[in-house]
Formats: sequence, C-alpha cells, structure tokens
Amino acid sequence: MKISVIGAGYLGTVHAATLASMGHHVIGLDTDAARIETLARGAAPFHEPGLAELLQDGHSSGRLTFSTDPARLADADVHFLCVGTPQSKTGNDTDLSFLLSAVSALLPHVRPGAVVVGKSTVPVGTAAIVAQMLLGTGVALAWNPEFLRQGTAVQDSLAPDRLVYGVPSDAKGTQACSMLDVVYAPLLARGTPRLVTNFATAELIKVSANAFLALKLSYVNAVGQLCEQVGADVIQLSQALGLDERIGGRYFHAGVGFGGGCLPKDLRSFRAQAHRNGVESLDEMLSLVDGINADARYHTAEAAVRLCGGSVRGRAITVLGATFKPNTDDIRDSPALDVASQLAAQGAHVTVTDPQAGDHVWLQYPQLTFQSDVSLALRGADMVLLLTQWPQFLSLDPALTAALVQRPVMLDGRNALDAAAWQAAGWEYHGIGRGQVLAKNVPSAGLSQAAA
Ligand SMILES: NC(=O)C1=CN([C@@H]2O[C@H](COP(=O)(O)OP(=O)(O)OC[C@H]3O[C@@H](n4cnc5c(N)ncnc54)[C@H](O)[C@@H]3O)[C@@H](O)[C@H]2O)C=CC1
Ligand SMILES: O=C(O)[C@H]1O[C@H](OP(=O)(O)OP(=O)(O)OC[C@H]2O[C@@H](n3ccc(=O)[nH]c3=O)[C@H](O)[C@@H]2O)[C@H](O)[C@@H](O)[C@@H]1O
Repeated sequence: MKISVIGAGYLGTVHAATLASMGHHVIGLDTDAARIETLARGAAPFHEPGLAELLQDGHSSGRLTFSTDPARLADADVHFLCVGTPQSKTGNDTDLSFLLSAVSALLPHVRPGAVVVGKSTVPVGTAAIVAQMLLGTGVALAWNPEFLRQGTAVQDSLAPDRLVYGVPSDAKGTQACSMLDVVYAPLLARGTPRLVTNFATAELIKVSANAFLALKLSYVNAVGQLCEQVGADVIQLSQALGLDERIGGRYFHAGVGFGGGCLPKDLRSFRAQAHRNGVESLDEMLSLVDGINADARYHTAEAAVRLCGGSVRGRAITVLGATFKPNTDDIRDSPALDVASQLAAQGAHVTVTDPQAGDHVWLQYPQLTFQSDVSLALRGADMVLLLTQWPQFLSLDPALTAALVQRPVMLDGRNALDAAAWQAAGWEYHGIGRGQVLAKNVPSAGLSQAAA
C-alpha cells in the first residue's frame, strides 16, 4: 500500500519507518527542510532506540522516502496526519494551526477514494472540523490516535496494546476501517485488539489515557510527600499497592514528576475541554494533578537547598540527566532541567550531564553549564542530583564517584539508585518520599551540619 506520513517528528518518523518495515511504500513529509534532508539520507534526526536501523533499511529498500513537497503525496492511498499539536501560547488549549495548515496543504493533492487518518493528539471536535475541510473531495477520514512512548517507540509501534479507529457510521467510515485494516494487517494478524468508535470517542480515548497516567503519577508523588512527613517509604508503599492487580505497579514510580512533549500539554488540553463543556469537576481534578506535578519539581529543588544547609548560593551542583526520561534526546518540559534551572536561579553553579541532550541544553539553557563527560561533570561537586535515570548513571561506581566530588551527597530524584550501595561507599543518600530527612519542618542532617 502507498502511504504518506505528514509531520516527521518523534511520532511521524517512527510511524513512517515502522510502516515501511511492514512492507508498505511510505513517503514522509515535513516543512523542516533540514530534517527532511537528514531523513532522505536514511539517517535519524533524533535519538530513538531501533529507529536508525529501520530508517536505513527503508532507505536501502527504496520503500521509505521523504520530501518537503506536498505534490509528492498525490498517489498515496492513505495519508497519516502526525504534525505537532502543542499547547497554545495563551492558555491551556491546543494550538491546532499546524494540523489545519497541514490539511490545507494536502487538499489540492489528495485523490478521491483516498483516506486521511489523524494520528496527532487533538481536542474533541477536531476530527469534525477536518471532516468539514474534506467535504466534496471524495476522501474518507478516520482518527487513529497513537499511544507509543518515546524511548520504546519502535517496539510500541510494532506491538501496540490496542488500535483505535474513530470513524463516521456511514460508507466512508466502513471504507476507512477497511483501509486501516490493510495498513495494520501484520498487527491484527498477531491479535492486537481493534476498537472502532466515533470521532469524539477516539479523540477522548487518547487524551483521557494521558491524563489518567498523569493522575496516577501525581497520586503517588503526593503520597510520597506524606511518606516523607511521617517517616514512611513510598517505594515500598507503591510496590505493595502495585501487587493489587486492580491498582497495578506500572507507571507508579515516585520521584521528580512527569514531563515531556505530551503528558503536560495533553493534561492541560483535557482541562480546557472539560471546562468548555461544563464539566468543572474534571477540570478541577486535573488542575490539582498539574499542580502536584509542579510541586514535585519544586519539592526536589527545595530538598536540594535544605541538604546544602539552607542555601545553594555558590555551591557546585551536578545534575545527572537533562532529557525528560531516558533513551530519548527530548528535553521538552524536562523535570531535570526545571529543577536545575530553579537551583541556578538561587545562585548555584549547576553543571548538567546527559548522554544525548547536549546541543539542546547549550542553546536553550545558558544559565546551566553542560558537560558531556560524566567524570568531569562530577568533579568537585558539593552535591549531586540524579534527575533522569539513564542506565549510564545507574551503573556509576559509588566509590569511584565519591572520589570525584567534594562532598558525597546524592539526591536521587528518580529513586533509581541502589541506596545501600551508595551509603556503603560513604554517600549521604536521599530518595524522594523515603524517610523524614527531606520532610518540611524537620531539621536536615548531613551537609547542613557540615556546612554550618
Ligand atoms: N512524541 C510522542 O511520543 C507522541 C506524540 N503524539 C502526538 O503526535 C503529534 C506530534 O508529536 P511529536 O512528533 O512529538 O511532535 P514533533 O514536534 O516532534 O513533530 C512535529 C513535526 O511536524 C512538522 N510540521 C509542522 N507543521 C507541518 C506541516 N504543515 N506539514 C508538515 N509537517 C509539519 C514539524 O516540522 C515537526 O517535525 C502530537 O499531536 C503529539 O501529541 C502521540 C503519541 C506519541
Ligand atoms: O501521547 C504521547 O506522546 C505519549 O505520552 C506518554 O509517553 P512519553 O511522554 O513518551 O513517556 P512516558 O513513559 O509516559 O513518561 C512521561 C513522564 O513520566 C515520568 N514517569 C513515568 C513513569 C513513572 O512511573 N514515573 C514517572 O515519573 C517519566 O520520567 C516522564 O517524565 C504516554 O506514556 C504514551 O502512551 C503517549 O503515547
């Protein structure tokens, strides 16, 4: 099948590459000429495990091509819309301008009988707007939200938990379903569940899934703060809760909070959708979820200040991690960079190290020093914060690391290190939500006394 993928970002590039790996002929389109030039050479424009190999295979086989010219999409049977839908600069709502201009650019080239498929995450009602734009073209529309995670995007695309087709209940909807069944034939043959809904349900499935994940994380992070106040351990607590299958242990890891290009903006978009439709209880609940997440970052920075004796001014602080999670180069709304910036704003000399995020950090965070060499980044530190749990950081030798720093004080914002091993090597180790040392109004131990 001939397929076009419009928008070659974190979602679209992976979607195009995995569709080509299933045997389809795919053309990817983007307005970013530099990105298209990289992709047209068969190279990956960003870090995503397994993607470079798929792009190279697609390039060599001739099944995967890229262009900036919408006219090149004319003979595709199916067009996937994968452009960005960021948060509006003026509020919680979604900026749909990229999506609507992508549809406008496609209109003159789409042929009757083709299917346009929305994959971007959109507020409920967007598919109906796109359907209006397609009226009279003889083209069918489906909304087929995507649930992949960055860092495991290739694997998630090739083995999704479910496929959702949002379609109208008419002949065009039936046609769209049949075409999508051909696109996803290898996944359906392996028994992937397929749910057919109307447009609004498909749109809401996606955004409510992300909002629920955010809710689960803010719940465990708020409980973590209570754990700190009363001397309980949130890691043991979440493990015990997770063993109850009704709760589940996945996506329940307390720490510095969630970030990235999707969860925060989708949570806010969902708030705006609830408010617009008069469901204030949902808006208010999600407002708390967002607030708890902001507080998780603030709390981590505040804990670092407390562990430095009440002020970080002039302190050398090393932050391990810049990306919003490991195995991606994406720094969009990264908790690590938020906390690092909060400490820099209070006068700390903050050095950040990350295996993938170098250039982005230099350009966007001039108040931070970026050092790609981990040993150099750690040298002379008064305190270390682990804020993105890259495997490289988890395998650091605590004794060798202690020899590099000025004071062996570790704040593990991801609760990811082996606390006992770090303590045995002489570190003052603190996780988030684990014991009273970081609790508000409880005097801090360790460095505060050393600094006094
Ligand atoms: N990043 C992820 O893991 C996932 C993202 N999504 C959704 O997918 C959509 C895209 O997200 P990302 O890929 O992360 O964004 P991104 O910012 O990485 O990529 C968007 C791409 O669209 C391109 N673009 C903008 N306007 C265009 C136009 N008119 N024509 C062609 N290309 C255009 C941009 O140049 C950019 O390369 C969003 O709606 C997001 O919520 C959904 C599931 C997973
Ligand atoms: O719509 C999207 O773009 C995607 O958003 C998220 O995927 P992603 O943002 O790639 O990453 P996640 O693994 O969900 O992590 C998001 C944030 O939550 C944090 N997190 C995750 C899990 C956890 O237990 N604890 C925790 O703090 C991560 O560190 C990260 O900052 C969803 O998980 C995907 O299903 C969805 O498709």
